[in-house]
Amino acid sequence: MSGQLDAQEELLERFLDAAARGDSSLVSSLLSNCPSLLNRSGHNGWTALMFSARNGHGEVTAELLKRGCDRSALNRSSQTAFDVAKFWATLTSADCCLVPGLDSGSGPVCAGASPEQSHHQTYFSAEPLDRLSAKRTDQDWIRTRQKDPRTVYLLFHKLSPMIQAQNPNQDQDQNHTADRLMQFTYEEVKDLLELPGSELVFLGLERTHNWTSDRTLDRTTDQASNPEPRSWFALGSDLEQEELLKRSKDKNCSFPKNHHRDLLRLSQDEAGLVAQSRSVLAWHARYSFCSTCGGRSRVEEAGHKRSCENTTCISHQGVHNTCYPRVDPVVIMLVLHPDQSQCLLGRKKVFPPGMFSCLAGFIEPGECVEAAVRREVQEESGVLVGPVWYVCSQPWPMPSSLMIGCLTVAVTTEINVDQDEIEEAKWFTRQQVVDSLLGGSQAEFVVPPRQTIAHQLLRHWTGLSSNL
Ligand SMILES: NC(=O)c1ccc[n+]([C@@H]2O[C@H](COP(=O)([O-])OP(=O)(O)OC[C@H]3O[C@@H](n4cnc5c(N)ncnc54)[C@H](O)[C@@H]3O)[C@@H](O)[C@H]2O)c1
Ligand SMILES: [Mg+2]
Ligand SMILES: [Mg+2]
Ligand SMILES: [Mg+2]
Ligand SMILES: [Zn+2]
Repeated sequence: MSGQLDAQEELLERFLDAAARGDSSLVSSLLSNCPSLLNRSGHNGWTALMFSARNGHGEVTAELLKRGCDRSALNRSSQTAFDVAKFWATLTSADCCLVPGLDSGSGPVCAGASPEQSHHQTYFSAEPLDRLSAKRTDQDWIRTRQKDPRTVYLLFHKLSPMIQAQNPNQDQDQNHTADRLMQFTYEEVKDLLELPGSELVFLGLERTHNWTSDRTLDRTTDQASNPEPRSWFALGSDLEQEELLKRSKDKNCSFPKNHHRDLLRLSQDEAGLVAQSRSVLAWHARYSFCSTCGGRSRVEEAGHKRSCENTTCISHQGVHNTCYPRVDPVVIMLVLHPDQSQCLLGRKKVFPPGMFSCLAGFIEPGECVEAAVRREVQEESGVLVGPVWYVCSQPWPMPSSLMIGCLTVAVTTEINVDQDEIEEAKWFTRQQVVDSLLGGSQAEFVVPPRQTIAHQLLRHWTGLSSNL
Protein backbone atom coordinates (compact mmCIF):
# COMPACT_ATOMS: atom_id res chain seq x y z
CA MET A 1 0.00 0.00 0.00
CA SER A 2 2.68 2.45 1.04
CA GLY A 3 4.66 1.47 -2.07
CA GLN A 4 1.64 2.46 -4.18
CA LEU A 5 1.40 5.83 -2.36
CA ASP A 6 5.09 6.47 -2.90
CA ALA A 7 4.68 5.76 -6.60
CA GLN A 8 1.78 8.23 -6.81
CA GLU A 9 3.73 10.91 -4.95
CA GLU A 10 6.67 10.30 -7.23
CA LEU A 11 4.43 10.69 -10.27
CA LEU A 12 3.09 13.97 -8.87
CA GLU A 13 6.64 15.21 -8.25
CA ARG A 14 7.59 14.38 -11.86
CA PHE A 15 4.48 16.13 -13.14
CA LEU A 16 5.02 19.32 -11.11
CA ASP A 17 8.70 19.33 -11.97
CA ALA A 18 7.91 19.05 -15.69
CA ALA A 19 5.49 21.99 -15.40
CA ALA A 20 8.08 24.05 -13.53
CA ARG A 21 10.73 23.31 -16.19
CA GLY A 22 8.37 23.97 -19.11
CA ASP A 23 8.52 20.42 -20.49
CA SER A 24 5.15 20.49 -22.28
CA SER A 25 5.46 17.07 -23.96
CA LEU A 26 6.11 15.33 -20.61
CA VAL A 27 3.25 17.28 -18.97
CA SER A 28 0.99 16.21 -21.80
CA SER A 29 1.94 12.51 -21.74
CA LEU A 30 1.69 12.28 -17.91
CA LEU A 31 -1.78 13.82 -18.07
CA SER A 32 -2.88 11.42 -20.81
CA ASN A 33 -1.85 8.47 -18.61
CA CYS A 34 -3.12 9.96 -15.35
CA PRO A 35 -5.70 12.79 -15.82
CA SER A 36 -6.22 13.15 -12.03
CA LEU A 37 -2.82 14.87 -11.76
CA LEU A 38 -4.25 18.02 -13.38
CA ASN A 39 -5.33 19.87 -10.21
CA ARG A 40 -3.15 18.17 -7.65
CA SER A 41 -0.77 20.26 -5.60
CA GLY A 42 2.55 19.63 -3.95
CA HIS A 43 4.09 21.24 -0.88
CA ASN A 44 2.84 24.81 -0.20
CA GLY A 45 -0.27 24.01 -2.22
CA TRP A 46 1.35 24.80 -5.56
CA THR A 47 -0.35 23.26 -8.62
CA ALA A 48 1.26 22.59 -11.99
CA LEU A 49 -0.43 25.74 -13.31
CA MET A 50 1.23 27.83 -10.59
CA PHE A 51 4.67 26.36 -11.30
CA SER A 52 4.21 26.98 -15.00
CA ALA A 53 2.94 30.54 -14.40
CA ARG A 54 5.80 31.21 -11.98
CA ASN A 55 8.32 30.49 -14.72
CA GLY A 56 6.40 31.99 -17.64
CA HIS A 57 6.01 28.72 -19.60
CA GLY A 58 3.24 29.75 -22.02
CA GLU A 59 3.09 26.36 -23.78
CA VAL A 60 2.59 24.34 -20.57
CA THR A 61 0.09 26.90 -19.29
CA ALA A 62 -1.90 26.62 -22.53
CA GLU A 63 -1.84 22.80 -22.33
CA LEU A 64 -3.09 22.78 -18.72
CA LEU A 65 -5.84 25.26 -19.51
CA LYS A 66 -6.88 23.27 -22.59
CA ARG A 67 -7.43 20.30 -20.31
CA GLY A 68 -9.66 22.42 -18.07
CA CYS A 69 -7.49 22.85 -15.00
CA ASP A 70 -8.77 24.93 -12.07
CA ARG A 71 -7.56 28.53 -12.39
CA SER A 72 -9.01 29.58 -9.05
CA ALA A 73 -7.06 27.08 -6.91
CA LEU A 74 -5.18 28.79 -4.07
CA ASN A 75 -1.78 27.95 -2.64
CA ARG A 76 -1.01 28.27 1.08
CA SER A 77 -0.27 31.98 0.63
CA SER A 78 -3.79 32.45 -0.82
CA GLN A 79 -2.41 33.12 -4.28
CA THR A 80 -3.96 31.93 -7.53
CA ALA A 81 -1.73 31.02 -10.48
CA PHE A 82 -2.47 34.48 -11.87
CA ASP A 83 -1.26 36.13 -8.64
CA VAL A 84 1.89 34.03 -8.82
CA ALA A 85 2.50 35.07 -12.44
CA LYS A 86 1.95 38.74 -11.61
CA PHE A 87 4.18 38.53 -8.59
CA TRP A 88 7.05 37.04 -10.50
CA ALA A 89 6.50 39.44 -13.38
CA THR A 90 6.52 36.64 -15.88
CA LEU A 91 3.19 37.48 -17.47
CA THR A 92 3.13 36.28 -21.03
CA SER A 93 0.08 36.68 -23.24
CA ALA A 94 -0.90 33.09 -22.42
CA ASP A 95 -1.04 33.99 -18.75
CA CYS A 96 -3.98 36.34 -19.36
CA CYS A 97 -6.11 33.22 -19.39
CA LEU A 98 -5.12 32.52 -15.79
CA VAL A 99 -7.44 35.17 -14.36
CA PRO A 100 -9.99 33.23 -12.29
CA GLY A 101 -13.46 33.60 -13.75
CA LEU A 102 -12.12 34.76 -17.11
CA ASP A 103 -13.06 32.34 -19.86
CA SER A 104 -9.98 31.59 -21.95
CA GLY A 105 -12.18 31.78 -25.03
CA SER A 106 -13.50 35.24 -24.21
CA GLY A 107 -11.28 37.17 -26.58
CA PRO A 108 -8.25 39.35 -26.22
CA VAL A 109 -8.77 40.39 -22.61
CA CYS A 110 -5.36 40.77 -21.10
CA ALA A 111 -4.31 41.22 -17.51
CA GLY A 112 -2.29 44.22 -18.59
CA ALA A 113 -5.09 45.77 -20.62
CA SER A 114 -6.57 48.07 -18.02
CA PRO A 115 -4.77 51.43 -17.83
CA GLU A 116 -3.86 51.05 -14.15
CA GLN A 117 -2.22 47.70 -14.78
CA SER A 118 -0.56 48.29 -18.13
CA HIS A 119 0.97 51.55 -16.88
CA HIS A 120 0.97 52.78 -13.32
CA GLN A 121 0.44 56.47 -13.88
CA THR A 122 2.05 58.04 -10.88
CA TYR A 123 1.31 61.59 -9.72
CA PHE A 124 3.70 64.12 -11.41
CA SER A 125 4.19 61.79 -14.41
CA ALA A 126 1.39 63.00 -16.73
CA GLU A 127 2.57 64.38 -20.07
CA PRO A 128 -0.27 66.65 -21.22
CA LEU A 129 1.95 68.55 -23.68
CA ASP A 130 4.05 67.55 -26.65
CA ARG A 131 7.49 68.82 -25.57
CA LEU A 132 8.65 69.34 -29.19
CA SER A 133 12.30 69.30 -28.19
CA ALA A 134 13.43 69.69 -31.82
CA LYS A 135 11.76 73.13 -31.97
CA ARG A 136 13.68 74.54 -28.98
CA THR A 137 16.55 75.71 -31.19
CA ASP A 138 14.22 77.52 -33.62
CA GLN A 139 14.36 80.97 -32.01
CA ASP A 140 11.97 82.64 -34.50
CA TRP A 141 9.36 79.93 -33.93
CA ILE A 142 9.74 80.19 -30.15
CA ARG A 143 9.45 84.02 -30.28
CA THR A 144 6.27 83.77 -32.36
CA ARG A 145 4.80 81.27 -29.91
CA GLN A 146 5.72 83.52 -26.98
CA LYS A 147 3.74 86.45 -28.43
CA ASP A 148 0.72 84.42 -29.54
CA PRO A 149 -2.27 85.80 -27.55
CA ARG A 150 -3.52 82.23 -26.91
CA THR A 151 -0.23 81.10 -25.37
CA VAL A 152 -0.42 80.14 -21.68
CA TYR A 153 2.13 81.26 -19.09
CA LEU A 154 2.45 79.62 -15.66
CA LEU A 155 3.98 81.96 -13.12
CA PHE A 156 6.51 80.74 -10.52
CA HIS A 157 8.02 82.54 -7.54
CA LYS A 158 10.89 80.77 -5.74
CA LEU A 159 9.96 77.50 -7.51
CA SER A 160 6.37 77.77 -6.33
CA PRO A 161 3.60 78.02 -8.95
CA MET A 162 0.79 80.54 -8.53
CA ILE A 163 -2.28 78.50 -7.70
CA GLN A 164 -5.87 79.07 -6.78
CA ALA A 165 -6.75 76.90 -3.81
CA GLN A 166 -10.14 75.25 -4.24
CA ASN A 167 -10.61 74.06 -0.71
CA PRO A 168 -7.60 74.98 1.40
CA ASN A 169 -8.92 73.43 4.61
CA GLN A 170 -9.39 69.99 3.20
CA ASP A 171 -7.02 67.13 3.71
CA GLN A 172 -4.98 66.18 0.65
CA ASP A 173 -6.06 62.56 0.88
CA GLN A 174 -9.75 63.29 0.68
CA ASN A 175 -11.47 63.47 -2.65
CA HIS A 176 -11.95 67.12 -3.38
CA THR A 177 -11.68 69.43 -6.33
CA ALA A 178 -8.07 69.88 -7.31
CA ASP A 179 -6.29 73.21 -6.82
CA ARG A 180 -5.71 75.02 -10.11
CA LEU A 181 -2.63 76.56 -11.67
CA MET A 182 -3.17 80.20 -12.62
CA GLN A 183 -2.82 80.85 -16.34
CA PHE A 184 -1.57 84.15 -17.82
CA THR A 185 -1.41 85.60 -21.33
CA TYR A 186 1.57 87.21 -23.04
CA GLU A 187 0.12 90.72 -22.46
CA GLU A 188 -0.18 90.01 -18.74
CA VAL A 189 3.46 88.97 -18.28
CA LYS A 190 5.44 90.58 -21.12
CA ASP A 191 7.03 93.19 -18.81
CA LEU A 192 8.36 90.36 -16.61
CA LEU A 193 10.05 88.72 -19.58
CA GLU A 194 12.35 91.74 -19.91
CA LEU A 195 13.44 91.81 -16.26
CA PRO A 196 16.77 90.38 -15.08
CA GLY A 197 16.09 87.44 -12.75
CA SER A 198 13.29 86.09 -14.93
CA GLU A 199 13.64 82.61 -16.47
CA LEU A 200 11.45 81.41 -19.32
CA VAL A 201 11.02 77.72 -20.20
CA PHE A 202 9.08 76.45 -23.22
CA LEU A 203 7.01 73.50 -21.97
CA GLY A 204 5.39 72.37 -25.23
CA LEU A 205 2.25 72.41 -27.33
CA GLU A 206 -1.14 71.06 -26.34
CA ARG A 207 -1.77 67.71 -27.93
CA THR A 208 -4.63 67.84 -30.39
CA HIS A 209 -6.24 64.71 -28.96
CA ASN A 210 -7.23 63.93 -25.39
CA TRP A 211 -8.04 67.52 -24.47
CA THR A 212 -11.22 66.51 -22.74
CA SER A 213 -9.57 63.98 -20.41
CA ASP A 214 -8.88 66.68 -17.87
CA ARG A 215 -10.66 69.96 -17.34
CA THR A 216 -7.40 71.88 -17.28
CA LEU A 217 -6.79 71.31 -20.93
CA ASP A 218 -10.42 71.07 -22.00
CA ARG A 219 -10.27 73.59 -24.81
CA THR A 220 -12.48 71.86 -27.34
CA THR A 221 -14.55 75.00 -28.06
CA ASP A 222 -11.42 77.05 -28.50
CA GLN A 223 -9.93 74.30 -30.66
CA ALA A 224 -12.97 74.29 -32.98
CA SER A 225 -12.57 77.99 -33.81
CA ASN A 226 -8.77 77.92 -33.87
CA PRO A 227 -7.18 74.61 -34.83
CA GLU A 228 -3.60 75.60 -33.95
CA PRO A 229 -2.63 74.00 -30.60
CA ARG A 230 -1.71 76.42 -27.83
CA SER A 231 1.81 76.75 -26.45
CA TRP A 232 2.66 76.66 -22.76
CA PHE A 233 5.59 78.36 -21.01
CA ALA A 234 6.79 78.40 -17.39
CA LEU A 235 7.99 81.81 -16.20
CA GLY A 236 10.07 82.13 -13.03
CA SER A 237 10.26 85.63 -11.54
CA ASP A 238 12.13 86.94 -8.51
CA LEU A 239 9.81 89.96 -8.00
CA GLU A 240 8.06 90.17 -4.61
CA GLN A 241 5.14 87.74 -4.42
CA GLU A 242 2.63 90.55 -3.64
CA GLU A 243 3.68 92.22 -6.89
CA LEU A 244 3.04 89.02 -8.84
CA LEU A 245 -0.23 88.15 -7.06
CA LYS A 246 -1.66 91.56 -8.09
CA ARG A 247 -1.65 90.35 -11.69
CA SER A 248 -4.35 87.81 -11.05
CA LYS A 249 -8.00 88.82 -11.25
CA ASP A 250 -8.96 85.79 -9.19
CA LYS A 251 -9.08 85.79 -5.43
CA ASN A 252 -7.54 83.09 -3.21
CA CYS A 253 -4.37 82.95 -5.28
CA SER A 254 -1.11 82.15 -3.57
CA PHE A 255 2.34 80.69 -3.99
CA PRO A 256 2.24 77.59 -1.76
CA LYS A 257 5.03 77.37 0.81
CA ASN A 258 4.90 73.70 1.82
CA HIS A 259 5.73 72.03 -1.48
CA HIS A 260 5.71 68.47 -0.18
CA ARG A 261 2.09 69.01 0.89
CA ASP A 262 0.62 71.73 -1.33
CA LEU A 263 1.92 70.55 -4.71
CA LEU A 264 0.09 67.25 -4.14
CA ARG A 265 -3.34 68.88 -4.52
CA LEU A 266 -3.31 69.39 -8.30
CA SER A 267 -4.99 67.46 -11.11
CA GLN A 268 -2.83 64.78 -12.79
CA ASP A 269 -2.16 66.98 -15.85
CA GLU A 270 -1.28 70.08 -13.85
CA ALA A 271 0.98 68.02 -11.57
CA GLY A 272 2.82 66.87 -14.73
CA LEU A 273 3.28 70.50 -15.84
CA VAL A 274 4.60 71.48 -12.41
CA ALA A 275 7.05 68.55 -12.36
CA GLN A 276 8.57 69.65 -15.66
CA SER A 277 8.58 73.40 -14.89
CA ARG A 278 9.82 73.21 -11.32
CA SER A 279 12.77 70.93 -12.05
CA VAL A 280 14.03 73.09 -14.94
CA LEU A 281 13.53 76.36 -13.02
CA ALA A 282 15.34 74.87 -9.99
CA TRP A 283 18.25 74.01 -12.25
CA HIS A 284 18.45 77.61 -13.56
CA ALA A 285 18.31 78.93 -10.00
CA ARG A 286 21.19 76.72 -8.82
CA TYR A 287 23.41 76.46 -11.89
CA SER A 288 23.55 80.06 -13.11
CA PHE A 289 27.35 79.98 -13.54
CA CYS A 290 29.40 77.46 -15.51
CA SER A 291 30.30 74.61 -13.14
CA THR A 292 33.48 73.89 -15.15
CA CYS A 293 35.23 77.32 -15.19
CA GLY A 294 32.95 79.50 -13.05
CA GLY A 295 32.26 81.82 -16.01
CA ARG A 296 28.94 83.38 -16.92
CA SER A 297 26.52 81.17 -18.81
CA ARG A 298 23.65 82.07 -21.12
CA VAL A 299 20.30 80.38 -21.54
CA GLU A 300 19.66 78.60 -24.85
CA GLU A 301 17.18 76.17 -26.38
CA ALA A 302 14.10 77.89 -25.00
CA GLY A 303 15.24 77.44 -21.41
CA HIS A 304 16.52 73.85 -21.71
CA LYS A 305 20.28 74.52 -21.97
CA ARG A 306 22.90 76.83 -20.42
CA SER A 307 26.14 77.41 -22.37
CA CYS A 308 29.32 78.86 -20.95
CA GLU A 309 30.15 82.29 -22.46
CA ASN A 310 33.88 81.54 -22.18
CA THR A 311 34.70 80.15 -25.61
CA THR A 312 37.86 78.38 -24.35
CA CYS A 313 35.97 76.51 -21.60
CA ILE A 314 36.27 72.71 -21.93
CA SER A 315 32.53 72.43 -21.31
CA HIS A 316 32.26 73.11 -25.07
CA GLN A 317 34.14 69.89 -25.87
CA GLY A 318 32.91 66.32 -25.94
CA VAL A 319 30.01 64.78 -24.10
CA HIS A 320 29.28 66.17 -20.65
CA ASN A 321 26.27 66.89 -18.48
CA THR A 322 26.92 70.39 -17.22
CA CYS A 323 24.84 72.28 -19.80
CA TYR A 324 21.55 70.44 -19.44
CA PRO A 325 18.99 70.25 -16.64
CA ARG A 326 19.91 67.42 -14.31
CA VAL A 327 17.77 64.54 -13.10
CA ASP A 328 18.89 62.61 -10.01
CA PRO A 329 17.84 58.93 -10.05
CA VAL A 330 16.60 57.56 -6.73
CA VAL A 331 15.69 53.95 -5.99
CA ILE A 332 12.65 53.37 -3.81
CA MET A 333 11.85 49.82 -2.85
CA LEU A 334 9.32 47.75 -1.05
CA VAL A 335 11.31 45.01 0.66
CA LEU A 336 9.32 41.79 1.05
CA HIS A 337 10.01 39.28 3.82
CA PRO A 338 11.30 35.88 2.58
CA ASP A 339 7.85 34.48 3.49
CA GLN A 340 6.35 37.19 1.22
CA SER A 341 3.58 37.95 3.70
CA GLN A 342 5.32 40.94 5.33
CA CYS A 343 7.13 44.02 4.13
CA LEU A 344 9.80 46.27 5.59
CA LEU A 345 9.04 49.96 6.12
CA GLY A 346 11.02 52.68 7.82
CA ARG A 347 10.49 56.09 9.33
CA LYS A 348 12.64 59.21 9.23
CA LYS A 349 12.57 61.63 12.15
CA VAL A 350 10.96 64.28 9.97
CA PHE A 351 7.94 62.12 9.07
CA PRO A 352 4.54 63.00 10.53
CA PRO A 353 3.72 60.94 13.66
CA GLY A 354 2.99 57.28 12.93
CA MET A 355 4.02 57.38 9.27
CA PHE A 356 6.18 54.59 7.81
CA SER A 357 7.32 54.47 4.18
CA CYS A 358 9.42 52.50 1.72
CA LEU A 359 13.20 52.79 2.00
CA ALA A 360 14.78 55.00 -0.67
CA GLY A 361 18.13 56.44 -1.69
CA PHE A 362 20.05 58.22 -4.43
CA ILE A 363 21.79 56.05 -7.02
CA GLU A 364 25.53 56.65 -6.90
CA PRO A 365 27.77 57.08 -9.97
CA GLY A 366 28.65 53.77 -11.63
CA GLU A 367 25.85 51.93 -9.85
CA CYS A 368 22.97 50.04 -11.46
CA VAL A 369 19.44 50.11 -10.08
CA GLU A 370 19.73 46.63 -8.53
CA ALA A 371 23.01 47.42 -6.74
CA ALA A 372 21.60 50.72 -5.42
CA VAL A 373 18.55 48.88 -4.04
CA ARG A 374 20.78 46.33 -2.27
CA ARG A 375 23.16 48.97 -0.88
CA GLU A 376 20.49 51.41 0.36
CA VAL A 377 18.44 48.66 2.05
CA GLN A 378 21.54 47.33 3.78
CA GLU A 379 22.74 50.82 4.82
CA GLU A 380 19.40 51.91 6.21
CA SER A 381 18.06 48.69 7.77
CA GLY A 382 20.87 46.11 7.87
CA VAL A 383 18.69 43.71 5.83
CA LEU A 384 20.23 41.90 2.84
CA VAL A 385 18.05 41.55 -0.27
CA GLY A 386 18.20 39.27 -3.31
CA PRO A 387 16.27 39.69 -6.57
CA VAL A 388 14.97 43.13 -7.59
CA TRP A 389 12.04 43.90 -9.92
CA TYR A 390 11.20 47.26 -11.44
CA VAL A 391 7.54 48.30 -10.95
CA CYS A 392 7.07 51.93 -12.02
CA SER A 393 8.67 55.36 -11.77
CA GLN A 394 7.77 58.88 -10.66
CA PRO A 395 9.33 62.27 -11.38
CA TRP A 396 9.69 63.94 -7.97
CA PRO A 397 10.34 67.67 -8.52
CA MET A 398 11.79 68.35 -5.05
CA PRO A 399 13.77 69.55 -6.91
CA SER A 400 14.62 67.04 -9.60
CA SER A 401 14.59 63.36 -8.65
CA LEU A 402 13.36 60.44 -10.68
CA MET A 403 12.00 57.82 -8.28
CA ILE A 404 12.56 54.28 -9.63
CA GLY A 405 10.08 52.03 -7.84
CA CYS A 406 11.08 48.39 -7.22
CA LEU A 407 10.05 45.28 -5.32
CA THR A 408 12.76 43.16 -3.76
CA VAL A 409 12.83 40.06 -1.55
CA ALA A 410 14.93 39.92 1.61
CA VAL A 411 17.35 37.07 2.28
CA THR A 412 17.90 38.09 5.93
CA THR A 413 15.33 39.46 8.37
CA GLU A 414 17.23 41.00 11.30
CA ILE A 415 16.84 44.77 11.38
CA ASN A 416 19.66 47.10 12.35
CA VAL A 417 18.76 50.71 11.48
CA ASP A 418 21.41 53.29 10.66
CA GLN A 419 19.95 55.85 13.17
CA ASP A 420 21.29 58.77 11.10
CA GLU A 421 18.68 58.57 8.43
CA ILE A 422 16.14 56.08 9.73
CA GLU A 423 14.77 56.29 13.24
CA GLU A 424 12.88 52.98 13.12
CA ALA A 425 12.26 50.15 10.64
CA LYS A 426 9.78 47.30 11.10
CA TRP A 427 8.23 44.33 9.33
CA PHE A 428 4.51 44.87 8.72
CA THR A 429 2.08 42.12 7.75
CA ARG A 430 0.04 42.32 4.56
CA GLN A 431 -3.10 42.75 6.69
CA GLN A 432 -1.56 45.69 8.60
CA VAL A 433 -0.68 47.33 5.28
CA VAL A 434 -4.20 46.74 3.93
CA ASP A 435 -5.75 48.21 7.12
CA SER A 436 -3.48 51.24 6.90
CA LEU A 437 -4.27 51.79 3.21
CA LEU A 438 -7.96 51.70 4.11
CA GLY A 439 -7.18 54.30 6.80
CA GLY A 440 -9.33 52.93 9.64
CA SER A 441 -8.84 54.02 13.23
CA GLN A 442 -7.34 50.59 14.04
CA ALA A 443 -4.55 51.05 11.48
CA GLU A 444 -1.12 50.07 12.78
CA PHE A 445 0.63 52.93 10.98
CA VAL A 446 0.02 55.88 8.63
CA VAL A 447 0.81 55.27 4.95
CA PRO A 448 2.41 58.04 2.84
CA PRO A 449 -0.05 60.12 0.76
CA ARG A 450 -1.59 58.38 -2.26
CA GLN A 451 0.28 60.77 -4.62
CA THR A 452 3.63 59.25 -3.61
CA ILE A 453 5.20 56.27 -5.34
CA ALA A 454 5.77 54.73 -1.88
CA HIS A 455 1.99 54.52 -1.49
CA GLN A 456 1.63 53.08 -5.00
CA LEU A 457 4.20 50.36 -4.27
CA LEU A 458 2.31 49.32 -1.13
CA ARG A 459 -0.96 49.27 -3.07
CA HIS A 460 0.68 47.30 -5.88
CA TRP A 461 1.95 44.66 -3.46
CA THR A 462 -1.34 44.21 -1.60
CA GLY A 463 -3.17 44.20 -4.94
CA LEU A 464 -1.11 41.24 -6.14
CA SER A 465 -3.31 38.86 -4.20
CA SER A 466 -6.41 40.87 -3.33
CA ASN A 467 -8.67 43.28 -5.15
CA LEU A 468 -8.16 46.26 -2.89
N1 LIG B 1 7.88 60.11 -3.75
C1 LIG B 1 8.13 59.30 -2.76
O1 LIG B 1 7.33 58.40 -2.44
C2 LIG B 1 9.44 59.41 -2.00
C3 LIG B 1 9.69 58.56 -0.92
C4 LIG B 1 10.93 58.59 -0.29
C5 LIG B 1 11.91 59.50 -0.72
N2 LIG B 1 11.61 60.36 -1.74
C6 LIG B 1 12.66 61.31 -2.20
O2 LIG B 1 13.81 60.58 -2.56
C7 LIG B 1 14.97 61.35 -2.33
C8 LIG B 1 16.12 60.49 -1.84
O3 LIG B 1 15.77 59.72 -0.70
P1 LIG B 1 16.71 59.71 0.59
O4 LIG B 1 16.76 61.09 1.16
O5 LIG B 1 16.21 58.63 1.44
O6 LIG B 1 18.15 59.38 -0.05
P2 LIG B 1 19.44 58.71 0.67
O7 LIG B 1 19.04 57.55 1.48
O8 LIG B 1 20.45 58.48 -0.42
O9 LIG B 1 19.98 59.79 1.69
C9 LIG B 1 20.01 61.17 1.41
C10 LIG B 1 21.40 61.71 1.60
O10 LIG B 1 22.23 61.22 0.57
C11 LIG B 1 23.17 62.22 0.16
N3 LIG B 1 23.07 62.32 -1.32
C12 LIG B 1 23.66 61.46 -2.18
N4 LIG B 1 23.42 61.79 -3.46
C13 LIG B 1 22.63 62.89 -3.43
C14 LIG B 1 22.02 63.70 -4.45
N5 LIG B 1 22.20 63.47 -5.76
N6 LIG B 1 21.23 64.73 -4.06
C15 LIG B 1 21.03 65.00 -2.74
N7 LIG B 1 21.59 64.27 -1.74
C16 LIG B 1 22.38 63.22 -2.07
C17 LIG B 1 22.83 63.47 1.00
O11 LIG B 1 23.73 63.49 2.08
C18 LIG B 1 21.43 63.22 1.50
O12 LIG B 1 21.17 63.81 2.73
C19 LIG B 1 14.57 62.44 -1.34
O13 LIG B 1 14.76 63.66 -2.01
C20 LIG B 1 13.10 62.23 -1.06
O14 LIG B 1 12.38 63.45 -1.15
C21 LIG B 1 10.42 60.34 -2.39
MG1 LIG C 1 17.13 56.96 2.24
MG1 LIG D 1 20.25 56.09 2.43
MG1 LIG E 1 22.21 57.34 -0.17
ZN1 LIG F 1 32.90 77.39 -18.50
